[in-house]
Amino acid sequence: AKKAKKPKDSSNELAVCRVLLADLEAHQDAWPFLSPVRHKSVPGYRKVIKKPMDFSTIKEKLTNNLYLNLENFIVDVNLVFNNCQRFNEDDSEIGRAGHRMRRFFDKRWTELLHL
Ligand SMILES: Cc1ncccc1N[C@@H](C)c1ccc2c(c1)OCCO2
Repeated sequence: AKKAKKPKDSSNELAVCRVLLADLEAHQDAWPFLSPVRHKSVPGYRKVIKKPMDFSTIKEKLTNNLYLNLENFIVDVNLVFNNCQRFNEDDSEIGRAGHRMRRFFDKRWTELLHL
């Protein structure tokens, strides 16, 4: 017989976003992602990265209710990591931090969703 699907409870999705963002900001490898990349101190960044994103901007958007659901929030978090992979060598301080942060995030949100 078909397994009955659990109804989706979207009421606490924004609370989950706040927990996830706090966990990202508290991570020891978060330092390259905490504030917007200042394109004056990073030559070429503005040309290469069309949609900059960072954890403080995500926090601002969360505070201003610009995320309608968890999915929209995850899109912006992944933008942080995809920008990082595009601009930084995998074998670099920032590149490695990005990979570690993405692995942490993927594990954390799947944990929270399977509660
Ligand atoms: C995520 C990212 N990708 C590419 C470049 C930079 C950054 N992060 C900025 C904050 C950053 C991180 C480290 C820095 C720096 C700026 O400016 C020069 C000194 O070291």
